[in-house]
Amino acid sequence: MDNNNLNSYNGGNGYNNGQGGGPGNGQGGPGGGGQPPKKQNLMLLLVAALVTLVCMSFFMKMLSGVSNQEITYNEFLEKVDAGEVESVEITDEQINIVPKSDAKENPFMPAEEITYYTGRVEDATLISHLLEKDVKINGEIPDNSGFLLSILLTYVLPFVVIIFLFNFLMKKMSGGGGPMGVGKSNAKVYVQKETGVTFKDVAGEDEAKESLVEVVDFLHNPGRYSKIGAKLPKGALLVGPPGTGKTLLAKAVAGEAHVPFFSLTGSDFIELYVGVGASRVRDLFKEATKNAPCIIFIDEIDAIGRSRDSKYGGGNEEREQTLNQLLSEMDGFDSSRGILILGATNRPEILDKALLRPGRFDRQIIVDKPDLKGRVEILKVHAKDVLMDDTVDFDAIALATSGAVGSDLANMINEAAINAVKQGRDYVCQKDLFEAVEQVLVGKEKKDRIMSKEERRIVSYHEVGHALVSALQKNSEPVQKITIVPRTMGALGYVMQVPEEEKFLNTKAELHDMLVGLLAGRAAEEIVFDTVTTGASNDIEKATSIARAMVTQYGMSEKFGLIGLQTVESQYLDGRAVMNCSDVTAAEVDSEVMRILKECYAKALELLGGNRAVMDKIAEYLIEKETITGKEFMKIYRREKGIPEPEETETPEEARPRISENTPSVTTADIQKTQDAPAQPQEEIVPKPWDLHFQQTQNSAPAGENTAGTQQMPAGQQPMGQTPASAGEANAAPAGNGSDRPDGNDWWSSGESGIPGQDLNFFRTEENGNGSDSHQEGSSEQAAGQPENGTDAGSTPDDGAAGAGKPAGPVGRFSNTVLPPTDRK
Ligand SMILES: Nc1ncnc2c1ncn2[C@@H]1O[C@H](COP(=O)(O)OP(=O)(O)OP(=O)(O)O)[C@@H](O)[C@H]1O
Ligand SMILES: [Zn+2]
Repeated sequence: MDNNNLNSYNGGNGYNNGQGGGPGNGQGGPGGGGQPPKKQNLMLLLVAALVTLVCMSFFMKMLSGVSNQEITYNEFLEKVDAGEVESVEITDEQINIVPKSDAKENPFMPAEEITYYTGRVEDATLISHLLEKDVKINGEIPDNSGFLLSILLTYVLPFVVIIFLFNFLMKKMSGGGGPMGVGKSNAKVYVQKETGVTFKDVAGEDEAKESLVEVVDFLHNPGRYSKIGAKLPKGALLVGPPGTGKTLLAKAVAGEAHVPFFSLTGSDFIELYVGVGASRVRDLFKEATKNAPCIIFIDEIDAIGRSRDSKYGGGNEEREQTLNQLLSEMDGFDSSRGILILGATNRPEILDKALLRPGRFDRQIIVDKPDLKGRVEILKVHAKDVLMDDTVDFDAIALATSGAVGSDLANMINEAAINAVKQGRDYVCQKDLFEAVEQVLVGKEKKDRIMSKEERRIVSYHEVGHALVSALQKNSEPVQKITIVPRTMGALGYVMQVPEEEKFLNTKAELHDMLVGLLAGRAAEEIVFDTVTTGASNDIEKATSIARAMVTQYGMSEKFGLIGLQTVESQYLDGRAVMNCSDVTAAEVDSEVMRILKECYAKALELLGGNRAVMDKIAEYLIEKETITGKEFMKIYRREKGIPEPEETETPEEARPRISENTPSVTTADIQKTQDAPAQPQEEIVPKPWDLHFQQTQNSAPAGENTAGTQQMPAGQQPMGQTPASAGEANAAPAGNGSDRPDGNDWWSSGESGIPGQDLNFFRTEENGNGSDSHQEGSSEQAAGQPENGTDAGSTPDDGAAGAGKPAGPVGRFSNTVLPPTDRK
């Protein structure tokens, strides 16, 4: 997960990695050692051929059995004269001579039999001469069978062997059939008669499932649709961030429809040879037609479906051919036979437009990150086979993991189970789950790292700075945990904040407070130690990206107004944003971002400066305990500020229903709920919601969702733009808060908190105003926002409660929300 709400004291970049962390590139280029497998295979082939030839010639020699030496005609006559010749064979061209053998010398080791031959010359007296010397003479009887055999052995056999070997190797290389194995589809390998996965195995993602249910019906009764004249959809494209269950959904469709499932990845098509991909596509469709009705699933379809436009790295001939083939096959096949093509991708924006037009992938199904309710469901699905005790509360976990996708959650459950086993327990408890969440977010505890006393003090003040500022501001999320135990992922300490509710929108005031919170760590260092350290690098990075997004994407800067200066590319992957303005404007954006950051830092300094005593107390406590809960933190905070402890009056039931109520889509009803939610509880029983929340961790979350739904409107921007600055500032005043909020209630209704009231109104207006437009923004923000929120483990719900008591109510939210680039998947 990329998102977290943690304000981590970033030891990684700072203390430890500072040195020696050179760029460190250079080595390790791709393909350092070893040859590519295909080259190796060719080499192997050559060697095999050579060995065969050598063997053959040796074999031939063995066949002939004797060594044969050439001699001159004179030598031949001399041998005859000397009586050394046993017999001769006279052929057309030559005379073969067999000498008399003296085998008696060594009966056990017969000497090698040597024969001779010589050219035949015109010599009329030869025969009589030979007869005279008693040499046996043989004439030549042409032996065709031997000749044929020798031709076979010498020329044909090696070729047969070579061709056989070649074929065998090619088959190995491509893993398919076909004349040379090249071009045969690999799909067969992946075909599954029954996937065994059903929609029940896919949690959350209700909208995606809904669209796919129709598809299943097409597969079940293709006839019904074609009878009435309806054309069946040929394909659907599943689009979404990694790990949200696209593959799982495709399998579920096949499983529900009880049809064979051909699955392969885009890159399976691409081979070394041009044209192979195309022939594989052809083959795949042929195979699928035979097996219809069936589903063809092409995962990571961007590997072949990439736009032919060179902007996205088009221009690869093989890929283009493959794509063209796919396009024409999709045009060509008869959908009434019940073949459905499902594609999955994280990068729909780079796909070729031709692929997306109706008649090919006519439907795009968005499989987005799950919302709170979705996460709870996913956790339940994966917990089915895990033994859990009564303490387990999935709502709390889901609330703390906003931004997490299905695969993250599955992983967390598994980690928790492993944790439980490690500790010798038979059941997984809530603590295991929270630990797993933290493990995924910030790594494991690094107990063996020993920090000096001074460093611990610095880290401690840094983290308390974050937490305190969030408590002093109205728009921050409650602190759940503060720790100065280093983690393996580089943090020397962090503050965890769990939102009370899932957020899909952030107001300008919230972003402002978030920035102040992020910079408060550094501010605390400066105030207390009169110097600064490298530990704030991560905070600064996050703050900068939020501030930049405010200026360039959210239209939250008065200087620039509502102009979009950045566009987000690949929103489902890293959410990278690219500036699309002139250099001059970019420079101005930089200075505006700087101005915002400076202002927020000044605010942080002011807030902490006015609460030095509180900060000292909490930091001291933290140094002693190393990890403190939000509850403990708020207790000290209230004590020091003279704020009475809120009463604990909660009915978990109240909070819980909310969760189930949540609906993903934004409706007027939702909006109203949202409005109501904050208003009701807070005014009447202010502490309730928060406390509940904290105690149970779970409850409060649901409410949030509603709000979120409502919030989706980007509209927030408008009002924010006007009020934000002032609101934020107003909030900032710590002193005011303290006094004003003796009881948590006030802040909601009071002008101080002002924001709540404003927000509601503003949401309403917004929704009315531009529901549709906002949607997009909402979603993008959401993406960003979720991650951050996700951090908190929610172990100490009380803090949240404290939030209520506090001036600003919800405490800090440092990193959460809108972090544009990194947070989004
Ligand atoms: N909605 C979900 N419900 C239940 N489990 C899920 C869900 N989403 C993901 N998972 C879990 O995560 C695993 C990975 O999901 P899957 O392979 O379907 O992701 P994907 O969206 O195809 O990712 P990629 O884009 O990286 O291919 C699944 O095997 C499943 O265990
Ligand atoms: Zn920090």
